[in-house]
Amino acid sequence: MRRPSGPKGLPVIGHLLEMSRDTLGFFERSARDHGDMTAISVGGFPAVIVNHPDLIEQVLVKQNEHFTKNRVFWRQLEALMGNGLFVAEDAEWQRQRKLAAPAFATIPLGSYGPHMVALTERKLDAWQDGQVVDMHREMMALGLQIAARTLLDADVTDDLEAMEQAAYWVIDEVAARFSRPLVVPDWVPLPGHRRYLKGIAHLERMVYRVIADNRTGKNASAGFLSLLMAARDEQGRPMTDKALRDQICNMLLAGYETSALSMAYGFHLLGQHRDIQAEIAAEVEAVAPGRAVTPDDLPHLKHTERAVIEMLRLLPPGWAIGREARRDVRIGDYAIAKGTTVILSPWITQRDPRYFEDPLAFRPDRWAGDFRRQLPRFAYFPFGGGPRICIGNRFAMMEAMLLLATIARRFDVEWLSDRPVSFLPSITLRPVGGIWVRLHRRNPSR
Ligand code: HEM
Repeated sequence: MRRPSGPKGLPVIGHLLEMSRDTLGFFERSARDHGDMTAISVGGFPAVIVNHPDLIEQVLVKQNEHFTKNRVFWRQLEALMGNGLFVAEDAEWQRQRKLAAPAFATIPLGSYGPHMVALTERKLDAWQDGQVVDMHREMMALGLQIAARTLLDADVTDDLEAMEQAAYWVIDEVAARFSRPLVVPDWVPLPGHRRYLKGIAHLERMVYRVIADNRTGKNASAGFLSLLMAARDEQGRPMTDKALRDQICNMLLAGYETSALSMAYGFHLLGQHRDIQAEIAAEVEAVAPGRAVTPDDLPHLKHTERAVIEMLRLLPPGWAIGREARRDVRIGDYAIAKGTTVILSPWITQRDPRYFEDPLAFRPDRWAGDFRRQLPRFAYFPFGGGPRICIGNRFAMMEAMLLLATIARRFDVEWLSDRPVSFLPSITLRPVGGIWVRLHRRNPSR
């Protein structure tokens, strides 16, 4: 057995400074110079970056019981996440996963599709030919409406600005805590903390209102929340209001920004490959001539699907997944000490030339035939893997395909190359300064 090697760091702070200056570059150099496992130190905490599909599989699947989510980081988000599915561990996590799983089964999933398409069509009705927009902002607003409609069965159109504001406050503070080397308790009156708590209070009020409306029958809703309210655990107990609130907040944090980012990045890439957009538009027109796309059409939208898969390869919103070793453990030939933070990065592995020819090129067609089946399982893992694989992965794929198909058939999106995009790797991979595109109406008849 050997200990992983790594770049030389500074005393005490280790690689913190280098990492915070250029996180993605630091990860890329680590993989290039130290191979499949790199030892680093983040502010005195030992960590390893794992960069081989077989070793990633060891962490996420084969030896997953020896790892937890990173405790120091997630404990900081208790006011937001409570003890919901994303952060729960062990038996409590298992109980919650079982309760939530039916809401992501085929039939409920299909019922969310028409909402996704209708809300997208409504957004497109407001877009003008030749208009320049920030696709990141547009997709965040649309994503929030979709999340509210599918999770809560609530129309937030009238409250959209306040909801958006609340969600931005929350997400910004989560991102700030991700990059902050120190844990600062919520009660410290920093401006970001005040906004974060205010944002949570706003979201919480809405969730509790919808729960109360459901309970009193005043406004019985469909959607994810009502399925959770109907669910019973093995002792026949329903979820408490607090547990329901935690679950919705977990789904919102885990699902809304990641989905919106995948679309925004999709149009950043497709906006540079308008021939591929045209192919998608033609495919959609052939499969759903003159009518809205439905979830039943998705198996026939091969170009659309490959574009989404390739978008999530090159610009994965969940650019890194973190774990913490519960005990000393052996991963392949490497010894990992108890307490070590283990970082797995779809950004790095999904750009590895060992698995992807010309890895930096956006080439949806690489996924034709049985390319995916021949890949090692964890060469491509935008939704994680093993027992804690993203519970919303089918939901997210459906949303991305429906939105891409609906948008691409009505608009040809041109990315404005004079407004370059840079990426801020936080809890998600966020674009700095927006993703600016010009919209060209494609088919005046629709
Ligand atoms: C493109 C969109 C999405 C991406 C890239 C994404 C990515 C991920 C990743 C990488 C994980 C694993 C995290 C880990 O192992 O530490 C995860 C977990 C999770 N995701 Fe997603 N996700 C997306 C959309 C969604 C949606 C739409 C929902 C809900 C509606 C959702 C809910 C969750 C939940 C609850 C977990 C935790 C599951 C568990 O621990 O049992 N995600 N997601």
